Amino acid sequence: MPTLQSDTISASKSEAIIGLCATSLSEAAQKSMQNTRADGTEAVRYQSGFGNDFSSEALPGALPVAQNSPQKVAYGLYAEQLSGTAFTAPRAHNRRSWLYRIRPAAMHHAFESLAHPLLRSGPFKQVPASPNQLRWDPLPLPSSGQVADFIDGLITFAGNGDPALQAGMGIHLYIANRSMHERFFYDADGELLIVPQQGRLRAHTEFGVLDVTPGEILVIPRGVRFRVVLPDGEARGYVCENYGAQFTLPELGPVGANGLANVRDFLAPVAAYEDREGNFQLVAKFGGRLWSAAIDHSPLDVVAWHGNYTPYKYDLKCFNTINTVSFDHPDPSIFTVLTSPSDTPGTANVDFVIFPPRWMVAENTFRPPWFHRNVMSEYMGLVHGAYDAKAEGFAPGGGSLHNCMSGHGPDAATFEKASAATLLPHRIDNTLAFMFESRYVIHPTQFALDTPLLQKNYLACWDGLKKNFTGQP
Ligand SMILES: O=C(O)Cc1cc(O)ccc1O
Ligand SMILES: [Fe+2]
Repeated sequence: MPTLQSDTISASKSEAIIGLCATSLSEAAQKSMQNTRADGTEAVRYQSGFGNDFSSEALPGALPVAQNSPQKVAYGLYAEQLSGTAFTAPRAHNRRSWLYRIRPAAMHHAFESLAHPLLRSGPFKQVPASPNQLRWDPLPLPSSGQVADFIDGLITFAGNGDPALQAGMGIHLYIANRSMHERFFYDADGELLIVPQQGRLRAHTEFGVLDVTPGEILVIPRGVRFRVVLPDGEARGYVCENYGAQFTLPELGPVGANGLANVRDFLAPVAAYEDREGNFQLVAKFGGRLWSAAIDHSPLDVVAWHGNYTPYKYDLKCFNTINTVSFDHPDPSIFTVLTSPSDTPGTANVDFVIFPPRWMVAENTFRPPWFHRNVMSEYMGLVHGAYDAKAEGFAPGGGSLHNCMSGHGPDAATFEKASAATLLPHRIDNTLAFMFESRYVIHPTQFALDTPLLQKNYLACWDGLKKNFTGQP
């Protein structure tokens, strides 16, 4: 008999109160938390773990016992498998879930092409990839008069690879001011790693509901249907549309059995279904473009499910940051939260890396990120605060791109300051930057190169670096 929701926890109230990740609370503290938030709304419950074989039912007895596909499913539900990996993928990588739903996913009208000029997809051939270091100011939120939901509000800045080959990624930003009530979306081209920067998101998915706040991330697997509600009325953030292998946790090697993003801090939803009928729209991203189909019911009608292919969220405050306690600035791979591996071991299709608050204690060391060139290509974003390599110009909601082998590093002001600093233990606080780092060259889109948000003078941030060479040791 599968365990039903016995491991659910209520995770939303404590975060704000104690400034720690909610899942690090003791069991007693979790139990004492009420299920109601200050604003009176019901707190969303979750199941904890990464890639577990979860199970959940919104109605008692909806989940078949000891089999997947009984002749008749309880409550008159339909059984449907959702495969996230090939049937034959090795056990350790195999991901699939069984959904018990009011109507099968096949029930909708025919898809027709849906225009979305700013949403681009691989292969990215609009403009040549550039070796120039690029940086963008944040997208302004939609002005009054403009209305955009999470899908309308997606704007592609860059990407690589090709969804048809299941390699590479699209890098999008979103600006939205309208909740999706009658519109549903799924992405057949990739998994969506959503990094909210401003405004909360409430994702209603086939698997249940997830609330996400800036500082947390949300991952929606390829194919999972969902809609996004905006509790704050507007929202902005970043999306990595991962065309490649699903994100997984990086190996820990000599770090040991614990550390970085710990398994138990990932939260999957519990089953919650919508039994709604109306003139709705199902939008799909498939083959690099959007498609739209009329649907007369909510496709979020899954009453029970089990499996290891689920949406999840993760509070980046839970990240157990590991760094030097002696000297030198380690490679930023120590900050990898999730990795989408490619077929070459250790060489990611895309890594999701964060630069969280942390203590800096390195002795006799230039502490900020060093100057460097990298065979991997780096897109960076900033959720809040300031990034320790850039004194100015890299704003929350903005982005930067340093492509394969393009030189970059601390700006002149940062270099001067860090070279002269007294090396006392120092906490880098109130900051959260991140990087999508990929083995494939990242192509900006035409929009990204034409927008006035592109900083014309980014290169000047290194102009002030003096020639200090004296010829003397
Ligand atoms: O700012 C960057 O470019 C990202 C980065 C951070 C770091 O600590 C070391 C290397 C690196 O690429
Ligand atoms: Fe870098």
